[in-house]
Amino acid sequence: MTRPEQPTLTSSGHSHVSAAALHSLSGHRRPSTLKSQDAADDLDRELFAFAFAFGGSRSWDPTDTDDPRSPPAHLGAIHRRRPRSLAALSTSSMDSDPKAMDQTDQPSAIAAAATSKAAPKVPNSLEEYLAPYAHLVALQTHPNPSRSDRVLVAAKDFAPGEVLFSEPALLDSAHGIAQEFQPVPMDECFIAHDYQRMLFEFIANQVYSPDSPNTTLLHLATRSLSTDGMTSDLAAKINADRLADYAAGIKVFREKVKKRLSRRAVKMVGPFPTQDSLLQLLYMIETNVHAEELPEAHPLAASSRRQSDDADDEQEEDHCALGLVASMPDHSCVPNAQVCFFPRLTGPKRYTPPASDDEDADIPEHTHLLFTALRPIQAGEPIAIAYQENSCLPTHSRRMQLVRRGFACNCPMCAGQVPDFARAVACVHCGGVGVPSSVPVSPQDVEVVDDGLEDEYGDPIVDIQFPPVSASSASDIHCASCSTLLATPAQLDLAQDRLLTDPEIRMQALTRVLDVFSHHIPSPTASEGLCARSLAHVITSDCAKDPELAALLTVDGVTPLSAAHWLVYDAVRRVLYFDSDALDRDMHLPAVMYLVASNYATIALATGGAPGGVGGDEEEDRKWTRTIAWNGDVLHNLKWLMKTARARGHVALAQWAADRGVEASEVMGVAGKTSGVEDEFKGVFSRPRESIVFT
Ligand SMILES: C[S@@+](CC[C@H](N)C(=O)[O-])C[C@H]1O[C@@H](n2cnc3c(N)ncnc32)[C@H](O)[C@@H]1O
Repeated sequence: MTRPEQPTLTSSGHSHVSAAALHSLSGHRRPSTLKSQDAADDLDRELFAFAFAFGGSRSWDPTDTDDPRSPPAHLGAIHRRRPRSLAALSTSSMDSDPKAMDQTDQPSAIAAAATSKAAPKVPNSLEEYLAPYAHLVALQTHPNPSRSDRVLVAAKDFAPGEVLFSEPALLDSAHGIAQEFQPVPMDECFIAHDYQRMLFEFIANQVYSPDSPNTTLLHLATRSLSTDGMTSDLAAKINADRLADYAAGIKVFREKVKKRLSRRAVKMVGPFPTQDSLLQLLYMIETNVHAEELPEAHPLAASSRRQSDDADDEQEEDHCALGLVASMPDHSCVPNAQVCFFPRLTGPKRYTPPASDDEDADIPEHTHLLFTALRPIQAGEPIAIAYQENSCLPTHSRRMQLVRRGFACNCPMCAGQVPDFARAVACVHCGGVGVPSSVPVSPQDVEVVDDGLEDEYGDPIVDIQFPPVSASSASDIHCASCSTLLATPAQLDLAQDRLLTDPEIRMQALTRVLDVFSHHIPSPTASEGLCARSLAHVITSDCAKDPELAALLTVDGVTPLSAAHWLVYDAVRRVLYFDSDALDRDMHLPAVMYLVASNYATIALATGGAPGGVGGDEEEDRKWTRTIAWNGDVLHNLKWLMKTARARGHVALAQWAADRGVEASEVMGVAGKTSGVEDEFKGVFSRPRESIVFT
């Protein structure tokens, strides 16, 4: 769950979280309606049947396939919290060994069954846990001397689309036991429901199954994982109110859970976690968890929708999962990897307790966190994903979002090692661009100002400030093609600031953007001819053709591409999101295509891709499509578009989105296939097109 500031379209109105995003902000959600949930005090009978069957004093060897409590054979290696490293230690089966990952067809390798009966050795240290992954990835101290934390690097070369590694989740809000937990209402305990489920899963393991491999691994995770997204000096300053809410919330949560559990006649054989250890666990979850939106058909989505009727959407849940290796990649604004959940969470799968000890339990499938390469990665290179899809945001906004996660980003783009395309400026003379480097910001440069203002809940509103880039040694920006001086750093700061913050410009842009998309962009019938790279022209050419919009996007002769794009993107999003009838108007197709593609096309434009005309050069098109496809939000927007267009009877538009979806997920390689996204697009329309029937 991240609640990204960069909005993407969803049918639910809920900010989308790509699977690649971390969950760090989701805990801070206030219900607007307070409600009592006495009924929630009772845990389902099934939960206890489950906890008893898989924990307590009864020994259970998860690899013993004769044990009725073991996972059904078809789930194979994907079973409850037994990491792949264990499978590798206990069996020579290639299918269950991460070493086999780069030699086999990934999906089948992941899904294949492990049948070894050898007793697993439970890793007791991070080194032991990482050993089976050693030929793929390695954990090192950070090469940047200003950082005291660790970084995950590639142990070999990887090609785009190749699986880097796959790890079964240690904690998963969709595990049976977590799903069955009835969260404490947020007005009593201010901790997001999905986080509460994970905390509960940890507690259930500890108290019912203290000696199990799962519990050992969970303790290893709590010893090994960082909490600094919440506890670093910077995070503590910025998240002061959330830290206070969490401290109070964890106390209530612990008391409630303890009371609920002790009311039952099931013996707790392990110690109940202390308040401090649960608080640390919550910080650890928030710093490291991965999340995706729950599929609509999933029971948790349905229950959170029901709750959100009264609570103004504040309690919507995500599917959250936590791994150990999966917690190690850095964030980068120019990521070289992405993560997805595998297998895809489909609803409505729910744990059904076995009627007797002789029957197999129906255990929900085990989520793996599957990492794939987006670009060629060389051995020794740090593996970095985008904690949030922010690459297209102007430098200042991008940094601000990451500071809210507790760190000042020093990825290659933020540290000035590669050009910062978010500071690109359009050249009015030759149509080219100028792209400067960015200037690094250290945590000490970040000022947190408390003006005494409070939000509607009485929480302080803190203002985060960086020194402007122009105050540093940033150099002037020249056009890469004709060398014209385009802007000084101070002029660029000013222009970006105006475009991003002036409400009047926003309002004017909304009207003009509608006009531009209705008149200047090729009509829907020309959709076949539109390709990703043609959309890069939107700002530098199409928007510029409208004198009023061009004037709006230019401040004192400077057109900052990223901020201009953001203004247009935001206007389009508002029109489509709040006025779905816009889909019925002429502007719909180009506008949506712009929405889907433009930010990524802008990236490519600024990083060296030279957009040609419309279509024509297949090689060039592929390159651009690839650039665009390497982003989870694109798939998300396409899915939204496909469904909405289909519901409204726009066959061609829905088909366009479905085709782009298949294309994009193919480009994303294994991740697209294993996450099921590709099937989702393919499954909606059966070819040939003429036979499409809308229901
Ligand atoms: C999910 S953890 C990553 C693993 C962490 N490096 C460790 O040693 O456990 C997230 C933390 O790593 C650090 N981090 C990740 N990406 C970073 C970046 N681009 N710049 C600075 N710090 C980063 C921050 O401290 C952040 O809170």
